[in-house]
Amino acid sequence: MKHLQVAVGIIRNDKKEIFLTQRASTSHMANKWEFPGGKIEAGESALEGLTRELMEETGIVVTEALAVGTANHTYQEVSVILHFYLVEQWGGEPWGKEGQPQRWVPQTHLNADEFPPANIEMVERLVRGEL
Ligand SMILES: Nc1nc2c([nH]c(=O)n2[C@@H]2O[C@H](COP(=O)(O)OP(=O)(O)OP(=O)(O)O)[C@@H](O)[C@H]2O)c(=O)[nH]1
Ligand SMILES: [Mg+2]
Repeated sequence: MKHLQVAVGIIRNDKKEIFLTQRASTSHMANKWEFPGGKIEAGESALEGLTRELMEETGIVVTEALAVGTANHTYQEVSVILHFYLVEQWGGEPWGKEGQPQRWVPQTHLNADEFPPANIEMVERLVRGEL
């Protein structure tokens, strides 16, 4: 069983919309919608991993990020610890830089069923307006 530490960015604009991307049809959790992010590499802090992944996947430069919690989940093939960051300050404009479909969704309209199971609790917190 592989254990992954994953940094994910909840990118939120001033209209309280959140930037989502869709996972590739060939990837783990294929076609699910996600918060952009990825595996934290050896020697990197979670925040450094977040900053690198958001540049790679969305083209933004993170200038401020607030740690808002973690989630542990064991899938059949891999176990993950997600490190969630709320990102409200950045440079540039996020886009699906790796060719992923993207959309902005009002925070209160997020649908937990569209996300990997590890995200359910965080999505519900966002929908309830706790963040
Ligand atoms: N990015 C991201 N990954 C998530 C989320 N929820 C969740 O369970 N994961 C899981 O976290 C794991 C690692 O994320 P990832 O696939 O984005 O990692 P990565 O960008 O480094 O992938 P790569 O190997 O293609 O470079 C995957 O098993 C993925 O299914 C989420 O909201 N965002
Ligand atoms: Mg990724």
